[in-house]
Amino acid sequence: MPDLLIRNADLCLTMDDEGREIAGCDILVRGGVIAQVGPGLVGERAEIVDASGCLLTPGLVNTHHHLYQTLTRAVPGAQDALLFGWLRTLYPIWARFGPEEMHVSALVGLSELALSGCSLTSDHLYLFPNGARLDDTIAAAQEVGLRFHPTRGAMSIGQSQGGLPPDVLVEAEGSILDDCIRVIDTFHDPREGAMVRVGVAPCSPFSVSRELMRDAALLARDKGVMLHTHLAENNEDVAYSLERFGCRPGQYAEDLGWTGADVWHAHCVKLDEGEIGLFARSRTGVAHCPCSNCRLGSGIAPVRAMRDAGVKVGLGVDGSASNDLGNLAHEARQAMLLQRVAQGADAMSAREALWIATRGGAEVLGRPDCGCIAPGARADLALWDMSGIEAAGSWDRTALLLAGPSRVRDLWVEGRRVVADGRLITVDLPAILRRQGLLARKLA
Ligand SMILES: Nc1nc2[nH]c(O)nc2c(=O)[nH]1
Repeated sequence: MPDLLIRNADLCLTMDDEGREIAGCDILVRGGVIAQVGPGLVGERAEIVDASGCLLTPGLVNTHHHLYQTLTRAVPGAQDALLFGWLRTLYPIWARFGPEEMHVSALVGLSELALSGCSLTSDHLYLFPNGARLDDTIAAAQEVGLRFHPTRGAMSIGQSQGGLPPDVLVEAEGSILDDCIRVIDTFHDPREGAMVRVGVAPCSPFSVSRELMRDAALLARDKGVMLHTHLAENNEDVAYSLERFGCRPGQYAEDLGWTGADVWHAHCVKLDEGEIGLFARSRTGVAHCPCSNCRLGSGIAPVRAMRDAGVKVGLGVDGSASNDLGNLAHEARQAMLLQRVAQGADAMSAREALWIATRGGAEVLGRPDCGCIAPGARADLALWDMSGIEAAGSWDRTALLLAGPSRVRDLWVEGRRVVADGRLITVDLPAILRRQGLLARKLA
C-alpha cells in the first residue's frame, strides 16, 4: 500500500492527550498507521488527497449496534412501544431470519455507519435462527472495510422459563459457550491494529440465566476478550431485576463478574448514584444510545453524572429497529442535545460530544490504538466537507455537531479509503439496497 498524504485540512481535531487542534494540517500515513501530523509535510510517491475546506477528525467509534435490525425498521406494531412490548412484537419476525438476512442487513448497517464517519464499530448479535452465524456479519464488515468488534450474544431463558423471548429463539447454554469458543478461536485478533476483535455478550438479564452470565465472564477472562450486555435500560428492566434477582442491575452485574475494564454495558439509563460509583471504580464502560433511548421512551441516561464521576462512556446507535437511523454523527449530536435537555445548555459541549464519539468509544472498546490522530495511532480518519449548506455561516469549525454535515466526504480505515467524495467505494451500495428491499418485502 503506498503512503497517503492528506494535505491542508482547514482544521484537524486530533483528540490526542493534549487536545491539539491544528490549522492547515497535513497527515502522513504509512502502512495503515499515522506517521506524521502537522503542517508542511512531504510524502514522496505518496497518494495525495487535498483536504482544503475540510475538518479532519479521528473516525467515529460505535460501541453498540444490532446490525441485523436494519431489516426491521419502522415495523408498525413496534413503532410506539416500550422496550418489552417492542421486543415481543419483533422476536417472531427475527425468528424468520437466516444467514442471508444477517449478511445483507449488516452490509446496510455498516455502510450507513461508514457514510456517517464511523471507522470502528461493535455489534451485538444475540439470535441465531435458521443457521445464522456471527460469521455472516464478520464477512459483511470485511467487505465494507470497517474495523469490527462483533460480540457473540445469546438468549437462553425463554418464555416458558420466565424470560421474555419465545422459546424458539433461545439456545442451549452449552452450545452457546461452544460457539463463543469457536468464533473467538477463528476470528479474534488481540494484536495492536486488529481489524476484528470478538466479545462475549449474553443478551440481557431478562433473557439469560445467572449461570450463563457467570460462565460467560469466566470464559471471556480465560480467552482475554471483552464482555458486553444490556443493563438498566428502562424501568421494566430494573423491575425485572428487583423481582427476579432481588437486587438492582449494578449489584447483579458485580456479583456475576460483570464489572471491570474489560466489560461495557449498553444503555444504563437507570443507573443510580451507587452504580455510577461502582462503574467508575471498576473502570466498567457504558455504551450510551440516546436516540434509541428516546425512541423507546426509556429515559435520559445520566451521562453528565457518569462522566463527572469518571465512568468511561462511548456512543452507540443501537439497532435500527429502535433508532431507526444508523448515523453516528447524528447520534453524537443527539447525545449533546439530550444532556442539555436534562441539565441545561452548558451540560455538554459539541467538542465533548465529539470526544465521546471518538476517543471515548475507543477507550470503552479497549482500543488505545484508535480514536485519536497522533503518530503511531491507526490511520482511521474522517474528513468532513465544511463548504456545504450545513456549515454555511458557522463561526466555529470545531463545532461540527452544532453546524456541520452528518455525512463524511472521505473515510479511511487502517489507511484504506472506504468513502470517497461521499460515496462508498468498497461495496456496490445500490445493489445491496436492492437485496435489502427484496428481503424486507419477503419478511413483511
Ligand atoms: N435497545 C434494545 N434493548 C434490548 N434489550 C434486549 O434484550 N434486546 C434489545 C435490543 O435489541 N435493543
